[in-house]
Amino acid sequence: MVQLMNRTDNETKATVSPMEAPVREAAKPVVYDTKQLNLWYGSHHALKNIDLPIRENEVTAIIGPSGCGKSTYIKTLNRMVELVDGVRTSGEILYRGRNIFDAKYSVEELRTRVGMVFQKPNPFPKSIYDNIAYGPRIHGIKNKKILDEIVEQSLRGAAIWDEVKDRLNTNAYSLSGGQQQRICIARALAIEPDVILMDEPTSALDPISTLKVEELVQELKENYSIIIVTHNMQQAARISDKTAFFLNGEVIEFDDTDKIFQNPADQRTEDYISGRFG
Ligand SMILES: Nc1ncnc2c1ncn2[C@@H]1O[C@H](COP(=O)(O)OP(=O)(O)OP(=O)(O)O)[C@@H](O)[C@H]1O
Repeated sequence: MVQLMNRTDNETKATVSPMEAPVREAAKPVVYDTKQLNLWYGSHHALKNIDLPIRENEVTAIIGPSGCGKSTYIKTLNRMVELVDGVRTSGEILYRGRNIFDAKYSVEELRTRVGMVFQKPNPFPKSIYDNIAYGPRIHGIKNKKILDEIVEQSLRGAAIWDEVKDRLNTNAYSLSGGQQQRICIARALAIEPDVILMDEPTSALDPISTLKVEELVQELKENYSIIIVTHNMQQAARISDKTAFFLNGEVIEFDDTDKIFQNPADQRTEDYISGRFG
């Protein structure tokens, strides 16, 4: 990525006079820095030498054909992938400068900083209120007034408060799929995360619910860093700041989303985004 961007900078310098040079926004701080990450499921080499700096308050989209390692990558960021037997990794993932694979790094601590939203909405079979209060309660918050505030703030943050405020005690299963997914986003917000990982969060939703979640993602990046796996290239182009194109476990290209979709550097990226494979 850095190399790609530097090359673009150098080319810009060579061809554009200082008066015409575009004003570039200063790069935001890096939240997650992946360095030479490899991952094997048994003998299957699923992630290969991944280098990826993820920046604060940006939406980073991970795109690529089925089986290229997108889900594996985001499940590695919160160490969920370790739940699979026979997984082995090499390399580093620095979260806020600390290697998450260090023996001393607490997975529990990591997961309080990094929330996750899955492909299929997966609320607990509990009331809307209890879904949201679940995480804070686990972290020892018992005070009803504080829990009420967290529940309201989280539901507001996930743009669903107005739809559910009069039925907080009904079962979350009674909601539509799109509403359930926003409840799951609210549940992730309730633990006050720093980063939100989203694994195809709209693939099970209708177009209107998809639009709501996309708008929400745009709002959430003001306060959170978001990494989203998506099969939907229009979605990646609409909502992300950066895009990483994965193929066969490698990052083929990582750059500003506009650059990836308008002028990709690699022929394979161009072939994928123009629908020639995958
Ligand atoms: N639990 C597992 N055990 C063994 N191999 C796995 C496991 N999970 C994934 N893989 C393999 O690792 C590779 C990457 O899978 P992954 O699910 O990360 O891909 P993906 O890009 O997210 O795919 P999709 O878009 O279809 O969800 C695939 O070849 C897959 O078969």
